[in-house]
Amino acid sequence: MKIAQVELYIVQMPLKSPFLTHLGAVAHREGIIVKIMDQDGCFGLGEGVAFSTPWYTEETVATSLHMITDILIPLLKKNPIQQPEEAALLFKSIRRNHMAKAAVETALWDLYAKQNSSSLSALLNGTRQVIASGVVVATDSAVNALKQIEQYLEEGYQRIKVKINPQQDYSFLAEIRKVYPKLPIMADANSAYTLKDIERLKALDEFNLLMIEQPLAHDDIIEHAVLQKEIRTPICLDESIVSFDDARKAIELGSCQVINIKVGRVGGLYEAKQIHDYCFARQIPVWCGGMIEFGISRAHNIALASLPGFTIPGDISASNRFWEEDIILPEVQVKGGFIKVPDEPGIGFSLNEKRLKETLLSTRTFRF
Ligand SMILES: O=C(O)CCC(=O)c1ccccc1C(=O)O
Ligand SMILES: [Mg+2]
Repeated sequence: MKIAQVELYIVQMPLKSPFLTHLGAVAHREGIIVKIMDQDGCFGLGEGVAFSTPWYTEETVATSLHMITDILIPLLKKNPIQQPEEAALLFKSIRRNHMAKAAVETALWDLYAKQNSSSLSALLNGTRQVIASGVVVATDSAVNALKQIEQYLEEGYQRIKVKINPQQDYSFLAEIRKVYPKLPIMADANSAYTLKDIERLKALDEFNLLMIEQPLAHDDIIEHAVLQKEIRTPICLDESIVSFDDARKAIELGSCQVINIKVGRVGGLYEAKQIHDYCFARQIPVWCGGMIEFGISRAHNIALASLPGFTIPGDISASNRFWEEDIILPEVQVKGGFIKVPDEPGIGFSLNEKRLKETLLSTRTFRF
């Protein structure tokens, strides 16, 4: 792929309103934009989705920068690659640090697609021209949740996800169901429960949720299998699935009936596609998760979600869900509940240089 130069842009942007979960609030988003250029000036873009602190996974912006700068870029310098798959395999010699790996690997996919005049969706064997869009309501009261849901439904979103925890579950969901008896709703617990809460969780079956996401520990697949036998609501795993092997084992154990695939969490598009292909062959539905991300990661998610196994609307919302102005052009738009999959080369979005400048904290350049 003849890499000539890698540039990193560390950016920061305020959210339109804080994103609240039982693990804390996200009010500002820091991120890493990766630009990988070849000798002809063609370039690919990726985004590091680790947060500033390790509340969702162990990675942070600082650990990602260390990994990219001191480990992954030197590996790529030493081992020239012909295809992005080779980078994914090369990075397996390094343990974990999936979001750092994905930031670089996804930029290589975009570059490779552009070098071959293919859209990223086509390169991944995507089959959809549009993808169904869902949105997350992350707030601390039913009143606020209902206000947001009303607005998002007006904007066309097809499915709503709410955040739950033992302080905000049964009566919270009952109030929402009272207003929207038929709405496709899923609930994400981000590991707020233990098996001691089994009766609490059983009680949620009456709300006919599409699924409950990650009710138990972030690293568990054993107790989720126990819980799934006790509740009717399908369990979806997010945090627990950080690799293809995790997905395979969770499905074999009966720990979940659905998987939320996040490119960053699993280390890149290669691994994400492996999980998709395995689930698709077994008719296990998957959907694409979100990371309160900027437009570059959103663009990679759109390409991934164009694969045929992504049968449930994901957490891929419009740029204006979180941002006054995104760092890509055009911005991601939801029309009639769908997002168009671009057919231009690569991710099909370009950097909004003006917005990048406004949000830039620092840059780093590496010549090959
Ligand atoms: O809309 C989004 O970007 C995703 C929202 C979301 O639920 C989330 C956001 C940040 C970290 C973890 C999660 C999650 O899916 O658990
Ligand atoms: Mg989740």
